[in-house]
This record gives sequence, C-alpha cells and structure tokens, in this order.
Amino acid sequence: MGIYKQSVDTHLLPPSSVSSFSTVSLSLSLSPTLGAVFHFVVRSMALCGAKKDGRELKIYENTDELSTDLADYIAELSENSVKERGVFAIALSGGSLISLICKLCEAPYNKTVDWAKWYIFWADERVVAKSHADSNYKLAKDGILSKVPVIPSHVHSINDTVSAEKAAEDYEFVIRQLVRTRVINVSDICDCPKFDLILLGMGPDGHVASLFPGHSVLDEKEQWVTFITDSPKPPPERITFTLPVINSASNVAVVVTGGSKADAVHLVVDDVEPDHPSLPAKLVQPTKGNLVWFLDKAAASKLDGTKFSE
Ligand SMILES: O=C(O)[C@H](O)[C@@H](O)[C@H](O)[C@H](O)COP(=O)(O)O
Repeated sequence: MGIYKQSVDTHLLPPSSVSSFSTVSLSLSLSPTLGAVFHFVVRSMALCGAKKDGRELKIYENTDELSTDLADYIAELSENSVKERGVFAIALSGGSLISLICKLCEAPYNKTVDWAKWYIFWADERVVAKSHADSNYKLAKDGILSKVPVIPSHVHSINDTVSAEKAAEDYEFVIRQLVRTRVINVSDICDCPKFDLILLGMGPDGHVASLFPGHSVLDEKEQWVTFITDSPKPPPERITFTLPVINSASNVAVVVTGGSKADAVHLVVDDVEPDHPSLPAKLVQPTKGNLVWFLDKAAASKLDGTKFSE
C-alpha cells in the first residue's frame, strides 16, 4: 500500500506546482524566524479506503524548530481539550522526547497552559525506582513537571515497588478508575481509554513505547497496559500501553530526530514493500484520532523522493 510519494525541493517549487500529485496535498510555509530552508507539511491520504484521516508529516530543519512547533501543538491540544472536557489527559514516553518538549516550561507556555487541568500518564515506563536514572517519570519530573504548576495528584506514575506484571496491572486499574470518572475519555468504538494526546518516540528498530519488533505484546488485544521483562533496550523490565490503547487516542504524535532513525522512518512512513509487519511504529494508526509525525531533517533524510536543499 503506497501512502504517498513526495518529491519536493522547497526552494524551487511553489506550492501550486505540487498540487498535481494525486495522493498528496502539500502546503509550504517559510519559517518567519529563520527564513528557513523548509518547513513543510505533507498530509497524506490513505489510498486504501477504510480510513480517510490522513497521517500528517512535519519535517523541520532542526530540533529547535521542531521543539517550538511541538510545544505549540501540545499547548493547542491542551487548550481545546480543557475547553471541551475540562481536563487534558496526556501520556508521555521516555528518551529524547522529554528534552524535545521542554519548551513547554518556558514563556509563554509556562503561563498560558492550564497546567492544573493536566492529568499525566506514561505510555511506557521502565520498572525501576522513581528516583532511578532510568525512570521515565524522573526524566519528565526533572525536565518538565517540577518546573510547571501541575497538580501532584494528577501525575500518574507507576507503582515502583512491585514486579513489572503487578505494576502493569496496577496501572491499568488506575486508568480504569479515571475512565470511569471521565478524567480520561472513552473510545466510542471499544471500551478503551481515549487519551487526549499520546506522545511517542521511536527507536532505530522502529519500536514505540515499549512495543518492540517481533514481541508478542504487539498482539495484545484485551489488556490496556502490559509488561515485558526482555526489552532489547535496557532496562529489560517495562510496562507499556498496548496498541489498542495507543490507537484509541484522540491524538498521537510520534517524535523522531536524528539520522540513526532515518532507515526506520523510511520503512514506516514510505510503507516499504515487502511489508515489514513487525515494525511497531507502523502499527500506530489511530482508528479515529489524528496522527502526526514530527521529524527533523536527519530523521527524514531517507524518505522516498524527498530532496532537501542545503
Ligand atoms: O522508555 C523508553 O525507552 C521509551 O519510551 C522509548 O519508546 C523511546 O521513546 C524510544 O526508544 C526513543 O527513544 P530516543 O528518542 O531516546 O531514541
């Protein structure tokens, strides 16, 4: 299934000249701050009919531009969600994502975001003490949560005193209670939680959250949160949202930077044949929600037909 092809030199092509791509509608905007080489958005429409919603692909000259736009994106979703539901339920991941959303601690977001309405979760967590350097909670707390006025009781970290299995079970229980009270919305197609936003990173092997290629947890359909004890990326013990939960979210953003991820980005986004069915990032396809990929130029460098001007 070909999702889209792009062949764009943003220096040379005016937006009108790309409108002839039958499966692509592309808008081009120059960055006001840097007069940037490019900052474009490709909205791809799935060719095979079931899902009309497109995947949005945003590619930035550098991580600084990406972070600025990502902070805007999160702040806007937060505002909309607070307007509509009175709360914003967001799930974070670990890794480089946290440093890429750090602009939220700066002006204007530190003042304009309604932090008291945020309910914070983790799409995956390493099963270590919360004070451990490997803890995704610690990473987010040190990087962001300790710097903005979130309400401590709205920060839902895992139980770090039990086994991975029990931690996953406990976490799902907590989420179920909050779905019941609609702090977390509920999907209208299944009984899954519908997070307002799930933020994911992606590894060079195409993993997202703690869903690794070829792992049996990719097939988990019943549980919302599951556990693994054999993560190829250390540490080995982790809990993770399952695909049904990720794909029930209102919004999912996959944030990927760096050349080491370029091959995986190509395999997933260009939907390369023969199919690579076990690439977890490829299985991130929100049923009704929006999916946005935030890429820097290095991560996007192997996308088919994309030519970047220097
Ligand atoms: O806890 C984790 O390890 C993550 O949640 C994991 O899914 C991460 O997001 C990716 O491995 C990308 O990590 P980097 O952005 O640091 O490469």
